[in-house]
Amino acid sequence: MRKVLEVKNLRTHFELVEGTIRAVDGVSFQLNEGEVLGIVGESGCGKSVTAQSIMRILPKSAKIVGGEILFWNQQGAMDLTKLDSEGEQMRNIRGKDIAMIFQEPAACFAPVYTVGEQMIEAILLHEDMSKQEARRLALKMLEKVKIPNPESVLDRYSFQLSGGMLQRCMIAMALSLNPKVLIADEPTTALDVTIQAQIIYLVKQLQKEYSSAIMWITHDMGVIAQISDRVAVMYLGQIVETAPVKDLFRNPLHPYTRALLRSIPRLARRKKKLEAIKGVVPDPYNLPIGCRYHNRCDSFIRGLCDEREPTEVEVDVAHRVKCFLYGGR
Ligand SMILES: Nc1ncnc2c1ncn2[C@@H]1O[C@H](COP(=O)(O)OP(=O)(O)OP(=O)(O)O)[C@@H](O)[C@H]1O
Repeated sequence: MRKVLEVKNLRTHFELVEGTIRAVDGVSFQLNEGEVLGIVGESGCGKSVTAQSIMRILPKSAKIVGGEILFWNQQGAMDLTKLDSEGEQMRNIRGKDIAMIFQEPAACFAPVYTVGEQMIEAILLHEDMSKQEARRLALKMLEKVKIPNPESVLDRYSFQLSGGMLQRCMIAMALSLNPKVLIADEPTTALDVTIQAQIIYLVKQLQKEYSSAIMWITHDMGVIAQISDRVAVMYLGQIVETAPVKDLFRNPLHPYTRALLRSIPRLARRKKKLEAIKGVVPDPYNLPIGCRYHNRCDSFIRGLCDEREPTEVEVDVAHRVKCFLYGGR
């Protein structure tokens, strides 16, 4: 499989008056053409900041302080961290080559223009076509995401549509330029379970047709099971385990991954109690020394996990974990 995106040792920090938050702190992963990589972890572990770093849409207080984000297009590989976030090259990539969908479609659609006007504008920003052609493309995309009466939806405002419908419009807009990479940041979290399942099914269908690579961010292991080919588990700014989805569910290795799995109702075995992950996520200004998970870990080894940081080890084909239990020295 050909790589389309590779993040190498990425570090994105917030410099605030209260101190430094190492939101993303040495993250590495790759995304191959046509695959869905699920990124999972509790709130605050750095999933969104990773996505914002790739799109180069970070808040002003955040800085990429290290690492590379390699993106492959017709011209070969380029390191996105080296581009000016507001420069022409990055503006061409954003939206066209790498598109993003969010939890809140309101972040995508302004209430003062119709959905159609905004879809057409986004298309015309990147494609050399007439307004009529752009409208036809927008209409075709709304049909693809199974919007009933797409013609009339084009002329409506975002606040006149339900959350699920608007989410479909955002997916249509993101896919209209056939991006190589689609980053989905919790796009189904605000929806009820039935609509969530429909959206996941829809994205999977469209992904087959468009063969975009997808990076799907969520805190929900149930969603991960439905959508991903491969999974990266994040904890406090780092990836602690990566594996093909089946391996991760059959044989979770990192104590944090195991705890995440024990906390989902659908996958918990019958008669076994659901568990909350013990302890609290540490203060982001004062990250623990050693393994970042040690203060919550049920396999904690005193004198090791609280003193040194484990390295990542490959335990099985494409199954990597950052934990001393598997020899990560
Ligand atoms: N604009 C910001 N200013 C200061 N700190 C921020 C900002 N955005 C994120 N952070 C911090 O960066 C860290 C990573 O946050 P991030 O939003 O990436 O987590 P997440 O895993 O996406 O969580 P969630 O699922 O809640 O969105 C957290 O400690 C968070 O408090």
